[in-house]
Amino acid sequence: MFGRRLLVSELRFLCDPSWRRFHSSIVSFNNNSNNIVISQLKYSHDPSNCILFRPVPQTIGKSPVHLSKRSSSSGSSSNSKSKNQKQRGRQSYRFIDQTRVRVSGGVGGNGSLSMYKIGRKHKKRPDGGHGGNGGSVVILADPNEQSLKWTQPHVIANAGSHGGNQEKHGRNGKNVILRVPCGVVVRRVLEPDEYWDFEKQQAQKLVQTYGTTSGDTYDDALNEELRAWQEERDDANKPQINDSDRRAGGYLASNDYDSDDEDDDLDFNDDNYYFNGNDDPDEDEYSYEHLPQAPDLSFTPWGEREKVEIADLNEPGSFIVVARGGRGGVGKSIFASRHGPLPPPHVLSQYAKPRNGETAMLELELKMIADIGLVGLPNAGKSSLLSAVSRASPYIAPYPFTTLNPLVGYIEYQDGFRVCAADIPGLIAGASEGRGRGHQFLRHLERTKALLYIMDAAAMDGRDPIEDFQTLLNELSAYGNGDLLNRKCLVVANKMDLLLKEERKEIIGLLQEKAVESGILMETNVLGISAGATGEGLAQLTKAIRNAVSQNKQ
Ligand SMILES: Nc1nc2c(ncn2[C@@H]2O[C@H](COP(=O)(O)OP(=O)(O)OP(=O)(O)O)[C@@H](O)[C@H]2O)c(=O)[nH]1
Ligand SMILES: [Mg+2]
Repeated sequence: MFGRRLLVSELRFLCDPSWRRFHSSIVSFNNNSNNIVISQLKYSHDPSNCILFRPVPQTIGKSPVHLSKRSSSSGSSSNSKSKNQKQRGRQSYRFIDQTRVRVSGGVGGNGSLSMYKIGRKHKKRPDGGHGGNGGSVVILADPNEQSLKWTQPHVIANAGSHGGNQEKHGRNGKNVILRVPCGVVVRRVLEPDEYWDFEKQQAQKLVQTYGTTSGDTYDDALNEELRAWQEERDDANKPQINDSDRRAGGYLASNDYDSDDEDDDLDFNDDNYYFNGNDDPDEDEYSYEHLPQAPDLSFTPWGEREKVEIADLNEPGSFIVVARGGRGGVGKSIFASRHGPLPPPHVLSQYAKPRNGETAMLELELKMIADIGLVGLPNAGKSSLLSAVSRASPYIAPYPFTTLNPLVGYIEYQDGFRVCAADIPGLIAGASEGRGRGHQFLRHLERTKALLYIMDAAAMDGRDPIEDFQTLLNELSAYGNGDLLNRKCLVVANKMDLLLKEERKEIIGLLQEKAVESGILMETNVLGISAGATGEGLAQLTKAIRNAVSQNKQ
């Protein structure tokens, strides 16, 4: 197209109503013919009357049409780029559809061990508040998000604050909400010593199942200790509390076992008051042989670890709590209304300790949720089509692999009906085996309801459109279980404006034959369109897209 006289059809192409598409066309044009500066472009609905640009000999002040990085080399300043254009630039926009992140809930706050001294007597009343709970990490599906973008590899929620005296409870830590696009699959990567409990829907430590004392959870050990202490206490001379004492706060008038008081009834420094966890005489003889062998806890690379799918966030607003915050420590005031003595100091301090938040390693994969996916070889005109039928503004240029990341746009109908269309980067032969990042692109087609095969009928890159169609069918059938071929589809021949009437008929006929032969579920016959130039056939195509999608929506 460049370095020679422009054909009428190409000029029409320049006069496309979409301002953004102007941009790419003009940039290419400028590259090859520096002596022409396009200063004014007018759009005419009448294709025969659309050669309305004029060269300007001199430009003063701002250059007239300079829109992209490539045109800046021919004189434009980078300041003239709008923010929107910068975002569209391939360098600045990072699309991430697969990522790993470690998440941790916040640690709880300490429980307070404060004692309130009553008057001048040696009486005290526990008044320590509880520590606040740590914040949790939540993953939320947000339709406004496009990509999985993280600022940090380890996301940690806020810690809870500590409890204080006078029963002041600590504040809970703030939750961290990670916003992700709809259609994200969350997988939990298990540690080598973990397994997934499907009943409880949480990861469990393998060592717990071996019944070893080291495998007991913190809570179990603590409860055991407290239970032992309560038994001891019940056996000892239980302090008698009369009704008036109870009304006064229960513990208030009863004995105080603070270690400062020498005349306490119970002496917790006495060994009898400590729980001896190993008091079962038969324990040494107990055999662990019937239990499975302990797992190999040596380092396993992330990629080889077991992964469990824990959520599929495909609805806007759906969320999952991936790491719960740790519980805050228990303040001493909890014992204020209890009758009888306080638990021994070591039990109290254990209670006051907060728990750590959960930690999980996650793998997130974005599978776009679009109603229809545009599939084609590079330069077929997928982005041009998306930009012509929706408000999306993909990068369009006459070289292969212009689009490197999938992009969605909404086709809006007059009655408010919307179809979400995804522009998938160009596929090449061998894509189903991962060639040209084929796996990553085909993944985004998995959830589409219908497919739109688009071929470059004008063979601008020297490829045969029928062969292109065959390549697409081969790759889609070879991907996964071949399910992609079993959904509703449309077959479209693009760039019709560059063909003569007879050529158009011939190519559409051949594509139709191929489509029927392959047995794909076509919504209508093969359609000829001109997405990037005259816009012919687009009205018919959008109707067909609606039909194909709405049939699959029930
Ligand atoms: N003449 C003509 N050119 C078109 C038409 N549609 C697209 N083009 C041109 O074809 C070239 C490639 O268009 P794109 O929309 O970027 O193609 P693509 O399929 O998105 O390409 P990749 O992103 O590389 O896979 C651009 O230069 C477009 O201007 C059309 O209907 N007629
Ligand atoms: Mg493209």
